[in-house]
Amino acid sequence: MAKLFRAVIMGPPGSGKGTISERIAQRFGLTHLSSGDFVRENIAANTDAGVLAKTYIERGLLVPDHVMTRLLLPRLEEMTRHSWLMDGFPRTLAQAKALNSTCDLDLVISLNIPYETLKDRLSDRWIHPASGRVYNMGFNPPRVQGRDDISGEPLIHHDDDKPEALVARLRQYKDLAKPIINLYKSKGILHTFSGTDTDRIWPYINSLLSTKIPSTSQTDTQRIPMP
Ligand SMILES: Nc1nc2c(ncn2[C@H]2C[C@H](O)[C@@H](COP(=O)(O)OP(=O)(O)OP(=O)(O)O)O2)c(=O)[nH]1
Ligand SMILES: Nc1ncnc2c1ncn2[C@@H]1O[C@H](COP(=O)(O)OP(=O)(O)O)[C@@H](O)[C@H]1O
Repeated sequence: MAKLFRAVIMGPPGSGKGTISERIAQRFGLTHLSSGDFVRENIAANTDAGVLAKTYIERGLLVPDHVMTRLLLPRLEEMTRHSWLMDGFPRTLAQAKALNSTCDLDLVISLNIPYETLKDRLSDRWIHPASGRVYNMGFNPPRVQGRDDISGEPLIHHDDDKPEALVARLRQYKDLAKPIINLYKSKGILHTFSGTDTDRIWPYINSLLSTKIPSTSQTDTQRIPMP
């Protein structure tokens, strides 16, 4: 069996983690794991961790570390046969340390995007709450305005994405991410990408991953047969 590949993607709100993760998942056949999706699944299923998590999310707070680790780490331990890319976790140094003791990460992608760009993107972000599908009126608009492409259901705009809330979210991200980034830097697995456009960052991420992910994990269609 090909060696498994484990990666984390980090970045402030709106930096394009979800968008880039989907591209990576499609191109390299990794499973895209999103901590937000795990939390939402647990809330929907009314698990103990979900009930607890909900009380924090409703107040716009991060879910405490012990709840997040209890929710996520067993799921990661089950993924013994899959290569994965985690988006949204770890968010704190304690979470990073807990993740460390569960698995060896191969690579961490950190997105470094200017504040003005984040503000513009998020003020234009629309979400389909049931699936988590994300649209941006300029970048990837829905086919029908205000409606999800697949279900046709209405899209919503998060209060969290308004500029006043964004400043606080960015400050919190910076404070919490700094020690995590330093940890991954010291392990030699951190790769930082800076820029204002996902489409311009993507080729660099694509070529980095092409050198790191064993070719057997990639889909066969990418191998061009010799004439
Ligand atoms: N105009 C523009 N919009 C972009 C670009 N890349 C992504 N977007 C859009 C898609 C979304 O509406 C919004 C934020 O992207 P994502 O939801 O992928 O970001 P991320 O997952 O980091 O945000 P989150 O942590 O969930 O708040 O920006 C870009 O290069 N240009
Ligand atoms: N690693 C984490 N640590 C703490 N809370 C988390 C974590 N991941 C997700 N959450 C909680 O779930 C919510 C939704 O997560 P996510 O989809 O990443 O959304 P957002 O981009 O709005 O932060 C977060 O606002 C937070 O309350």
